Amino acid sequence: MTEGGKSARRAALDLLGQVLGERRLLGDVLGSGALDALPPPERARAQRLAVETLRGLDRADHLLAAHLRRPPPLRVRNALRLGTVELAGGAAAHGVVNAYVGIIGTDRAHARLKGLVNAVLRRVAGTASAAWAGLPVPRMAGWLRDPLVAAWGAPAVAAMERAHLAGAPLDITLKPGAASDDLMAQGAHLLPNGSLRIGTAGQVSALPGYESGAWWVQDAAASMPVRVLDPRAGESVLDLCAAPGGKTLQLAAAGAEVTAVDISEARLGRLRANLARTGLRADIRANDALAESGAYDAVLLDAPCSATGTLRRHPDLPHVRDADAIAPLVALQERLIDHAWTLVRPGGRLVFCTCSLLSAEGEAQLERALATLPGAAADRAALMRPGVEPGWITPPGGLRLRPDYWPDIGGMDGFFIARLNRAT
Ligand SMILES: C[S@@+](CC[C@H](N)C(=O)[O-])C[C@H]1O[C@@H](n2cnc3c(N)ncnc32)[C@H](O)[C@@H]1O
Repeated sequence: MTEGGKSARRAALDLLGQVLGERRLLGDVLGSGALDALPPPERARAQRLAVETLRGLDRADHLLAAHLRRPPPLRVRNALRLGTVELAGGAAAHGVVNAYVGIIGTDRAHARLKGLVNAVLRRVAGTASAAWAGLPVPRMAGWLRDPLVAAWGAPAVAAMERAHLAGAPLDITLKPGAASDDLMAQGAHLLPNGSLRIGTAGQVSALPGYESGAWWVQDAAASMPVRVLDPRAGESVLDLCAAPGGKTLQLAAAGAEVTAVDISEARLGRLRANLARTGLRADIRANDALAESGAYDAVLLDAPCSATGTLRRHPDLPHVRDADAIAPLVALQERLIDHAWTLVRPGGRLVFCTCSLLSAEGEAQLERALATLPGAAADRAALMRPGVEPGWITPPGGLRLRPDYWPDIGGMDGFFIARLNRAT
């Protein structure tokens, strides 16, 4: 094992401690620079190890339970979980065992437990990869599962859980006119909605076209709100809740005059970096969307939400968030939708979206908006974009996307999208 491999594993262990011990979102931990000291390939490896372990946590705990009389301290338990997931994925046993024994052995608070790590991982090594596939698919937490079963039924929710376990490929939105040959040569393929998909994870910034800004990372489902908004060159478009900016880039690439607003200056830094890399432009404002004024041809509101549609790529979420977070988010979304509507000029349009699986943050918001916003009409035709199945469009005129859709080509994130046209 290389020194680099050791540092990636140690960093992955630290990440798990932050998520499972401190209840911090992985994105926040990474955003605060937790891996900045590592070279990019090790950073990517540490992140991948942590994400795969969180995704397989129930299964790892199931395998480990047979070898543990009582749960060890969290850091040791997390080292065992990481080791188990690596072993289940086919990593060489001696390398995995030595690495985690070494990490715990040099950890002053837990060094006395290195023998336990050695013994347990050696036993797990004999069975992990054969047993893994036969273990049950992890279920979502009850607070999330129950409303989803009520909305779509148990078989659909089981299919979503299979999609969560499978994880997410890397999706890319290509800048109009940019060549994709180099990406195709690396195994990318075109999705029905126009996004590109690459199956293999790795260091994103090492892929061809990244440096020159030919594309940006964006799940296929996350690219759909702007496709539904259908921006035209020269139109004024207000992008509310814009950072880190995947949708801003799409709007700007279409030639719209984009004003991008977000309340978080830190997240806007990422939006600025994305614009600079891709050579696109937008006016950026750090502001509360509720304090915005003006009249725009189109408004995009990608509202803060539970992000439960992104569990494939963010398996840390259920360990950090719970049902208590939902009601305040729903209330904020209502205020944001109502205010966004005042910023649409007569004859203009609002696209509202959330990356949530919960109908309280999607279907119910559309029903409320149609009942309360003056002059609002749902535009069903605008939802029928390439790649969209007619059955995904809800009776009042919203687009429901789910992780179990496109099952044969790697799924998509969960999203709810609605377009409201304003009477002239
Ligand atoms: C779902 S993310 C947006 C993702 C973004 N549209 C994209 O495509 O990359 C939600 C964003 O809303 C921002 N936000 C939350 N409350 C806000 C508010 N009151 N006004 C403006 N932005 C807000 C958060 O900082 C966060 O960046």
